[in-house]
Amino acid sequence: MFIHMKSINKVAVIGAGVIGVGWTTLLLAKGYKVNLYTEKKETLEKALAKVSAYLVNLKNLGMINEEPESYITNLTGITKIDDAIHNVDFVIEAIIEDYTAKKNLFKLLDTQLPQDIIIASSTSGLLMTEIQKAMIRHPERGVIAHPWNPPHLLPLVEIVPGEKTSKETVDLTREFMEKLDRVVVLLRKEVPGFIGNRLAFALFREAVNLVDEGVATVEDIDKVMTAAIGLRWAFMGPFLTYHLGGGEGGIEYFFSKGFGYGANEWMHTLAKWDKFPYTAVKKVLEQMKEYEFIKGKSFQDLSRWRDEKLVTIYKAVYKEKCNS
Ligand SMILES: NC(=O)C1=CN([C@@H]2O[C@H](COP(=O)(O)OP(=O)(O)OC[C@H]3O[C@@H](n4cnc5c(N)ncnc54)[C@H](O)[C@@H]3O)[C@@H](O)[C@H]2O)C=CC1
Ligand SMILES: O=C(O)[C@@H](O)C(=O)[C@H](O)[C@@H](O)CO
Repeated sequence: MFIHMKSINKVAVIGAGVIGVGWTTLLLAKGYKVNLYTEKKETLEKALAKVSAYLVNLKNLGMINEEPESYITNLTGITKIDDAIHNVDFVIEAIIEDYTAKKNLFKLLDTQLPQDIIIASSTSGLLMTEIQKAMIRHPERGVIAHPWNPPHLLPLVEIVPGEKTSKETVDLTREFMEKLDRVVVLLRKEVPGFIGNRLAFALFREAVNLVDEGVATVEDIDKVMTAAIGLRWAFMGPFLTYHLGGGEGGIEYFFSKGFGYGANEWMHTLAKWDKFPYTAVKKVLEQMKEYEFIKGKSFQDLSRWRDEKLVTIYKAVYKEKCNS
């Protein structure tokens, strides 16, 4: 039998990059013990410092009640993977987006871990069915729990089972993610890129195309997103947005006579690339150097600015989940 929700209190996070640090911060903030693993000591030290900084930020933003130090006592940084996964109740993988690396890791974890320990991948779009091919003993415990960056602030987690993932694994992973106050979407069908990234990249492909076509600069395209589309999408998805866009006639009018009907005149002009053309990417990279807002700001400055904005929006949209 698998481990039951009530007994999950220590989690191993494998990978100490952007997402491993975000998962670790979230888990600590929700009262869990965390073993954070990465092989290199210097990478680990940088990651531990980032987790501390993120917890200070969460405290300043009123997202946690206790002093950051009280959460940090539940964190252990480890550079030996056998030690990191010893006596844990759940494992989150957050290593590089590469099938070979993930399959090697899942193979190792599957041979080392007791059969009742779920292994959840953070992958942005790879398929668990493919990763499970490397799991000899218990592939049924492999699942995808795809977070959104930064995981300690954006609530969505997309759960994607592979062909061999058991219903129990899905149910327990969903329960755990809901205990972490995540907004969980369970995909009914395995598809690369899942839902969020497919939507995000369909839009991003057209954004790059508009730069390539010379229609607008990267900064102006971002303004279109933040001054209109993105504002609405913070609390309404595309279907509700266009249902309202259809006026009293709703989504039916939208498609039959409204904007959705009119768009049939020009949808064929959208980019149809299946890879980003190098010439287009080159233009984007050049224009990013001229992006006024980011000039003179470090990654830390921008991350802090992003997190403050995210918390403000989160508190407005998810008021019921916030204690301040
Ligand atoms: N960065 C993002 O916005 C998001 C990323 N993800 C996914 O999360 C996973 C991690 O992404 P990031 O944290 O951005 O990557 P990252 O490159 O920032 O961190 C990767 C971590 O894995 C470690 N690592 C690299 N190769 C390894 C190997 N062969 N074995 C074990 N550890 C290894 C690195 O030391 C580092 O700690 C990826 O699958 C990514 O697609 C998911 C959501 C958002
Ligand atoms: O956008 C996010 O936060 C995530 O959904 C991602 O997966 C990352 O954007 C990136 O890894 C997309 O490939």
